[in-house]
Amino acid sequence: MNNSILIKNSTIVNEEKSFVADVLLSDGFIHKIGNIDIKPDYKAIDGTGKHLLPGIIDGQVHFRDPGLTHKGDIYTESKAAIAGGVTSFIDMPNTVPNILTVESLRDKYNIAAKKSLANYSFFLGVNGDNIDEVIKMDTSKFIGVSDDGLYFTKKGNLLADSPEKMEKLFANCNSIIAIHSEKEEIIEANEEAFRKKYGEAIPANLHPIIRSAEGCYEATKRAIDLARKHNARLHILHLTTEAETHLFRNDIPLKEKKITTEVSVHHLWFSDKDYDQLGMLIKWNPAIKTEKDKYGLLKALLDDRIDIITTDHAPHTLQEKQQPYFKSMSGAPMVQHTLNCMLEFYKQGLISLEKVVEKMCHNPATLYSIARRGFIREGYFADLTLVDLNSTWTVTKDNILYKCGWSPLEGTTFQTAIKQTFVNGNLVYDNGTFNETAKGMEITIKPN
Ligand SMILES: O=C1C[C@@H](C(=O)O)NC(=O)N1
Repeated sequence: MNNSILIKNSTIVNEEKSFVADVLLSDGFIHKIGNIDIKPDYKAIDGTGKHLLPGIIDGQVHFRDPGLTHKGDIYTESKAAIAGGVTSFIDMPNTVPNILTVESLRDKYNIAAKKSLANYSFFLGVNGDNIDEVIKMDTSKFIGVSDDGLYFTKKGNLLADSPEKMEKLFANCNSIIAIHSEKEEIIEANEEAFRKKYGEAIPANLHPIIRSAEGCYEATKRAIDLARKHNARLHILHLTTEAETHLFRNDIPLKEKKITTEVSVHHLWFSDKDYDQLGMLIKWNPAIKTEKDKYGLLKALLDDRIDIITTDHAPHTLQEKQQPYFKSMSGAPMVQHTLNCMLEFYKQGLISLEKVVEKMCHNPATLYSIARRGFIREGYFADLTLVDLNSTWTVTKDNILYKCGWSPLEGTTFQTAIKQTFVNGNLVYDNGTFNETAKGMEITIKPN
């Protein structure tokens, strides 16, 4: 058998269990899990003392390709993803051009086929201008439609500015509708009030007061009410408040949920206490909120009101970030460090390894109906990451792989390290070095 890699003796974390076994990867797939003898034509990797997880499926990234490639591009950011154990990503439509048509979506797939080291899929963008076209399409073959980062009027998001159009979308769309949920009217009123007081020099720690918890709650409640009314398939992106978590159910299996949600790791990692030190570097939309929100989100993740963890990787240059409040761009790069953050929570006793794998690997595959990925199962694609839970890793300028060259986590020492990442059976990341010969694949969706 050619192209075979045998990972010996690692602890496999998969489907609520952790157990020591060997895994044989052949021709892109997981061929066998069990007690497997080394053969001369296998490349053997000693996994003793390490943990083998399914590759992370990141349901929300902004890799900036095409059109914003001074911030990041599909090659640089997919490489950073793989060093962080992420083997598949779903990218948002707020590139230039915005991805609002099937043609632009196809162009993006073509770019990824040439440049991506990880597996990929893309949301079709939906804004106030293309709802009529979107509802005529057979979007059941798309991973989903999303308004994230798109602006339908000069200011304001689709949800806030056009409830009628939103209703039309919910009544007619046959795919997952992934919504950025903040109520723009509330934000604008807050912005005006604070502008009067501070001019342009609004301190970063007022960001969660401006993009308030109330603005999030009202928008999320409105979206859920609309989805219930029309039996639509709604996914609320990057939840940030404890109050919103109570709007979601945990009494039915994920497969049966019509309304799902996620948390992005920065909303679990940072809180409003961090604005004093990090300022605009942690300015995100929706905003990092209070300690109470942070722990409320963790609790909801553990009790299954929150279904998946995403990175919302949103790189901007340092120069674009270090501006006065209104000019400073929202978002920051996270994809290389998200698994480390979650493993750190595990080391602190806040979450089990099995739960990390459920929320970062199994559930994204289930939620987006991704075929043969997200689990360590024979016959599935060999997307895997081998981590060392007894090693340290410090985020430094030298080891940050983002094109923008910075991270809000710079200087952080994690008590775990990501050692190797396999994509479609290829060892692509190996202790700091890359094998770039094989490209990632388009993620396929399971037929209904
Ligand atoms: O929804 C978004 C978009 C993202 C970006 O920079 O594209 N940045 C954010 O902070 N939130």
